[in-house]
Amino acid sequence: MYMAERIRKNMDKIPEPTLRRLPWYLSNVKLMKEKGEKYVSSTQISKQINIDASQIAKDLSYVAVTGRTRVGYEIDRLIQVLEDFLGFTNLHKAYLFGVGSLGGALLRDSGLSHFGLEIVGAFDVNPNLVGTEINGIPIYHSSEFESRRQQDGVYIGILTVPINIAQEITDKMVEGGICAIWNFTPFRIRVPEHIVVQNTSLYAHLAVMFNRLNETIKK
Ligand SMILES: NC(=O)c1ccc[n+]([C@@H]2O[C@H](COP(=O)([O-])OP(=O)(O)OC[C@H]3O[C@@H](n4cnc5c(N)ncnc54)[C@H](O)[C@@H]3O)[C@@H](O)[C@H]2O)c1
Repeated sequence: MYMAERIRKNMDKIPEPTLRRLPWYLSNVKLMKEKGEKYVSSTQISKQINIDASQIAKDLSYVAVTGRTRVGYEIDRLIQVLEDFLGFTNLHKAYLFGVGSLGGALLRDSGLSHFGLEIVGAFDVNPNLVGTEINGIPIYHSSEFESRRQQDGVYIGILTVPINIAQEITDKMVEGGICAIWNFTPFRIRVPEHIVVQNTSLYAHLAVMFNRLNETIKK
């Protein structure tokens, strides 16, 4: 079986919690490399991020790397395999819809490209924004989306428009050929089955933090 085929096969089965933990391992392993380490064990990673070592070994077995007894994983190889597997080594082009306070902040975030996401264009209707650029990313009028998408070959859309037009813009994206939507609006957008949707909320994490904080203060 070819490598790509094997990875795709594993990818079908890989549990979502594992996928969410892998970038975390990657960041920590990179940190250890910076400190001059050549090898890292699941026990060492476990100490850094407080996840069970056996869980880490299990998660890493999905990316087809196995550690050697006692020495652990070779750091350079682990980083390379994780980056390839997570798709962080090739940049995935994306468009952003709605250059407001959140959309603008995402355009300014240069960290996204380290995780394989390259925003190549943004769309808005505000005449003060259309025709300008942020962080070198051009802002176009929303009506230009369909014609631009074909020539740019973009399949990912980031949704940061006001909630009341979230579904309308989603429909427009899907009709125009977008296949994956990173939805920051609190609206549960409806899409055809083959479209990938990831809902992200900073506020959900805040609720967890406040709740845990209250428990700590009470003790
Ligand atoms: N997930 C999170 O953690 C999180 C955090 C902040 C905001 N949000 C959500 O993100 C969205 C944007 O919030 P904000 O504070 O940046 O709002 P905002 O009002 O600052 O920005 C919205 C932008 O959308 C633009 N817009 C309006 N109609 C449009 C159209 N047809 N096509 C393209 N762009 C259009 C507006 O001109 C504006 O620039 C909201 O739905 C908000 O609830 C989510």
